[in-house]
Amino acid sequence: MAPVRQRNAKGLNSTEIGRKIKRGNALRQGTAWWTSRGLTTLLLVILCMCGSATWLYVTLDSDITETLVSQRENVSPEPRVYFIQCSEDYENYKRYPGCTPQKCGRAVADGVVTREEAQALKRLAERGLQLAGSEGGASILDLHSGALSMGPQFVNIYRYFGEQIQDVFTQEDFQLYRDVRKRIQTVIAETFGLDQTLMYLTKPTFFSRINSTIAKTQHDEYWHPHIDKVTYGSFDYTSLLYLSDYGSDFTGGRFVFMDQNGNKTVEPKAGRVSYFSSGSENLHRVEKVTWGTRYAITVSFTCDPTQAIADPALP
Ligand SMILES: O=C(O)CCC(=O)C(=O)O
Ligand SMILES: [Fe+2]
Repeated sequence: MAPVRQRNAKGLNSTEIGRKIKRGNALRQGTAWWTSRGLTTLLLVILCMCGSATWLYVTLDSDITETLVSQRENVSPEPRVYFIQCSEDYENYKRYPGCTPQKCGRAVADGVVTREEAQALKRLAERGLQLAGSEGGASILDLHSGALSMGPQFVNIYRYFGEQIQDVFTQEDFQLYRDVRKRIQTVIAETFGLDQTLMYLTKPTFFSRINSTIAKTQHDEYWHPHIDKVTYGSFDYTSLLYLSDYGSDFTGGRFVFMDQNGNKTVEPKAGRVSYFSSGSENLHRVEKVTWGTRYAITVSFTCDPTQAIADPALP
């Protein structure tokens, strides 16, 4: 007699049920495999797209970026000068013959300030900035007004630290700042054919310390393109004295002139003075610092005697 197979409610016997279970498992495994393969492919596509975008950005950016002066070069004894047409910005201001830019451009000089002087000024900046400093990567110390970054805002070092500031800065520090400022003023006057007695130091004039810490406030966002005459008003000539070396003290942090036909960079170097007319013919920015610490001083000049400030001095 043939064995009687047990049948369930739907009328399926155990062999059929087994086959169904196997088919179900196979189907589920197939779906999981497709899902994970689909995800991997999607991830690969996204990665490729990001990679291509980065490659395109870097290639295009380096294609349109020219190094005006590299860190390795030594531009001495004469400055390297690039004249360009002046913008119309100066027409909106009173003209001061012998000073208001008629020749515009940018220049770099390595023979105006020695590396030793730059190192001494860097130590001054370090001492001052270690009293406080921003938490977000960009700190300034303005010896004229006394402004020093402290967390998200600024304090006046002369008021905040009182007499104690004499333990931080010496008369020699301020003398060095004055000497260097005068030499920078002379080279700017020679380059642009000005009467240096008609140029005046103006504010703000400050030490800057930049590292790669993420910005916490707007004051830390030093990298935005800008025009000094628009940002600061009184500036007619801007100079930057670099106190540390691009490539060994820090990476990133090059100075970039943003011309219509491409970017032109100046690589900072201790003792290097980079100077330019402050109007929109010299739109510029600073690249983000990616590693290390970058020190510089912004020393700015005006032609307007009402905007003149005295050299910084100990109280
Ligand atoms: O530090 C620099 O290289 C540039 C700073 C600057 O653009 C400025 O102070 O206006
Ligand atoms: Fe600037």
